[in-house]
Amino acid sequence: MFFGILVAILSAVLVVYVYFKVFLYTYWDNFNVETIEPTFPFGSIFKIFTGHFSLSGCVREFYEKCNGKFAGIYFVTSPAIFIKDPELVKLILVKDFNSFTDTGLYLDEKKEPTSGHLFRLKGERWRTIRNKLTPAFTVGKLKGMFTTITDVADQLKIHLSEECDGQNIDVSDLTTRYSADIIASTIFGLENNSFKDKNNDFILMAKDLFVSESFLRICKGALQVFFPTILSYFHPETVKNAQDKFIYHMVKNVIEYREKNKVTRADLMQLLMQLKNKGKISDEDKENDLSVFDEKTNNEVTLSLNEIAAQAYTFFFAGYETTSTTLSLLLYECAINQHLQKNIQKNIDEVLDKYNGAITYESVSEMEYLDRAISETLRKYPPLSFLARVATKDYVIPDTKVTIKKDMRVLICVDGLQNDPKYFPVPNKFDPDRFLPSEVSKRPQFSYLPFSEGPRTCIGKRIGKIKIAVGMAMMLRNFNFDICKNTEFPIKFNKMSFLIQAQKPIVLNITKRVEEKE
Ligand code: HEM
Repeated sequence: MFFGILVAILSAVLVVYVYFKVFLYTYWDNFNVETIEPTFPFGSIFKIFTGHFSLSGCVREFYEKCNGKFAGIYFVTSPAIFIKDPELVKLILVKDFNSFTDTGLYLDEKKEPTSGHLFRLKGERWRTIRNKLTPAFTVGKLKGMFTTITDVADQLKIHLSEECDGQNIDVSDLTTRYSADIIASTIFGLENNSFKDKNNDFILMAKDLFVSESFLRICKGALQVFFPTILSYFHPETVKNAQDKFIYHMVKNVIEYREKNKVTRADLMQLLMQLKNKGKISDEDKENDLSVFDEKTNNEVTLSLNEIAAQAYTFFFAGYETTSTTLSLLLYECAINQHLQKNIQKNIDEVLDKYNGAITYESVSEMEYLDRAISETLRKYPPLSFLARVATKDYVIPDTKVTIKKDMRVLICVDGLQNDPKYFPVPNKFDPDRFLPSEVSKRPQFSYLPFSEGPRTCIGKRIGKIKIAVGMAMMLRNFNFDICKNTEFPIKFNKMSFLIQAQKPIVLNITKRVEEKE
């Protein structure tokens, strides 16, 4: 009996195996396209399910294995395409963007209201919301929020002076607190000080969102990219999570409080409130007009509370870990290479001496070497290591007979391109001078994509870079960072993480600079 069942199961598996091999995993062979060998039954993303890698690791493997300009892959059974060549990347992200407008991530605004944010929105709806949000990220608006950022940097400086001088400190924790406080302040208008109040609700929620990369979360992340429709069948409560609810209620409370008490503040929430009440963000020439309490003045479509919460959620999600990781990795590079640290400090000192020590939008914008060091950190360690698109119509790859069919997924490996010796010789070497204009012009533009490119490029690029630059200027102006017995060298990364993440805390020794500058 038992033997009979076993034979029946094995036969069924064999039939399915043959079916996969002969009928499903031959799609790309039919078009003579190089293929990343699929493994039964999960195709080219097998290693996610065996717990070897997150999706980021799989995409990096596609980059290493792909010999030509692109390669066919299989998401379990669905054919998809991996793009390696920077010229083809340019077509997909920019020139032929109209055929690849969507990211193809899970989206169900009814069941999960916070899923209706820019990252996931599709087609016309994405375009409308993107157009409405873009004025919130201009230089003018950023300048208006600048002191909100420097206030947090001041708190960081006080914390380092009072509690960290001469100590071995977990800088990953330090930079996540800095990043979370800026987000709390610039997006939600909350004046947290998580250097002092170490366990405030906001920092606990933020850490929980990123720290615990459980196997289930990795699978959910993979489903969001590969099989978003499967997620739609779950009951809403299984999809919604505690962070969504936390953010929704925070947004609701802040808006209600401000509207009731007629409070205005120079932050993104105030601009989002303009979208809720007026349907648009006030013009650049009325820069200081953050009020939202006058009536709707035109026929602009306003955003609902759910829509506002969704955007606030993604600003938080997209800006928190990306900036804090970049900061901690740049501090790490400074600690292992004191020459680099001295060069950045020289640049910061020279500029700040001209501005009487004041960290302003203008002074930070003049720190060119620091800017190059930040660009190099984003090259060596891109926080988002791959980009995803879905074809919105059939698209023939130029000069080939290969069609990317409507609804087919497209992947681009940022990490692979930026660490390819063809474009960045000796990629492991940290060298800010790769970003001197003369060097930049030597390589293809689309080999460097930390913020992506084209209409869907990162909307928060400016604010992200400024947060990092202000934090670095404040820290390196006043402190030295050095390796200590607890520094892991060479650094190892968490293979199960979706975003780049060091496996262990980055611990560095922090000392006040002897010739401290005010
Ligand atoms: C070092 C910091 C950051 C990095 C490296 C980064 C990187 C990226 C990348 C690679 C994308 C994907 C674009 C694509 O699919 O083509 C993206 C999109 C996005 N980022 Fe950022 N980001 C950073 C900071 C921020 C900040 C601070 C915010 C908000 C305040 C933000 C908001 C967004 C949003 C809303 C999108 C979706 C844009 C769209 O689809 O229209 N990011 N970011």
